[in-house]
Amino acid sequence: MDRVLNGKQRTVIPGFVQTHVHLCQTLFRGQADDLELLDWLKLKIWPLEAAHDEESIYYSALLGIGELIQSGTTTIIDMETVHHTASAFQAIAETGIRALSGKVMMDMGSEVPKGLLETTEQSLQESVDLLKTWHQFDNGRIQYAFAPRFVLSCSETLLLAVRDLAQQYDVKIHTHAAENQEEIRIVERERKMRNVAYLDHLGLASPRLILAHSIWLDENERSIMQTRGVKMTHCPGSNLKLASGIADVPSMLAMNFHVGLGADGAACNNNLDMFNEMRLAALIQKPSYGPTAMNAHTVLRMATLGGAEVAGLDHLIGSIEIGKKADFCILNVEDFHVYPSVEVDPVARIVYSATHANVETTVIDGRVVMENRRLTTIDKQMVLQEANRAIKRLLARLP
Ligand SMILES: Nc1nc2[nH]cnc2c(=O)[nH]1
Repeated sequence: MDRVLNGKQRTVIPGFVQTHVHLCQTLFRGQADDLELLDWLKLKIWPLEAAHDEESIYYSALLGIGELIQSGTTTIIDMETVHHTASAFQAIAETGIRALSGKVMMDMGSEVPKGLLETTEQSLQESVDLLKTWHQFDNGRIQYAFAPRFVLSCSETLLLAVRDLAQQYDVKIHTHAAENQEEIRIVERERKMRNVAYLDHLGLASPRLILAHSIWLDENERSIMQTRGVKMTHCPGSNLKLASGIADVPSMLAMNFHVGLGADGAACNNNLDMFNEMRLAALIQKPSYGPTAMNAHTVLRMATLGGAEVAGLDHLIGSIEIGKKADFCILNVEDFHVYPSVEVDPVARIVYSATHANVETTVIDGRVVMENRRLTTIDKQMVLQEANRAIKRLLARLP
């Protein structure tokens, strides 16, 4: 049945598309602050991921999706951990969020805890099993994406198989690359090539490849990404918090890259709020490129249609148009922090002044998932309570 939502004195925008999120890490919010990437992974994130169980993954996902819907995100490209990914898909299915997701793949790494290390065969088999169950679920709202974690945790055999399987099933490959200087030094030492050059050497660089972070690229790697049509996800909040660096997004946009925005995980951000990411994406480039670089219109496009292009869904989402899916948010911008409203660019108002608190109603695939700030598919009090119980259990399991 058709529904009419009242948009009087409201601003309607396309739902945000976050192109890099880890729902499995939402429970780790506040457990891994003030570390650089490799220490953050080895000391905190991998042991916590190894401690996860089916139920904790489910509540981690619900906690993350609740925050995402409340702050206007309607689509995510998500990377789970090694085990229990079906629980995350279950949460995605129940809550109504649009998602490309996949289990993380890790078949090597001397410092990876035993519970996370898998054989190449297990990693591929489990990924394909999940793909067969979840890809195109609910009329395509859910899609599978292969998720080799990063070169340091993936054998060449695994990466080559992922290349072929992604082609066979026509799905995306979502991975981290060139995020941290120590990471790229180790990749170069072990694989004799720079990070993105190596992925290209293996034949992975293509329009189906989505690279999160891509901070430390040389000219050759940028040119590889441009000529192969590789997609990029900018994660300004995470890149600053992990002290990874600042991606040269203005140059990438000038080279016509498809660039999306993502909060990454709550363990390194520590929020999943696209308003934070938009504001940071704009502000961090200005000291180097001047005040007009990354203006509000460029950033809002990146947060919506740009993300849809990265996900390969720009024919369906990312803008409000006849023929596209009903994925949008209604913003109430009648508040102190966004006033006055006279002769103010409405886009600048959203990017520079608005916050998650301005999102009043969120609709995904025509389904109202939040109305007047009330979530319709998630029991908030129950999820908050279960999230605390779950992280307590995981912390008690740490070595
Ligand atoms: N930000 C981030 N970078 C990574 N590189 C490898 N794994 C991860 C992860 O979980 N988060």
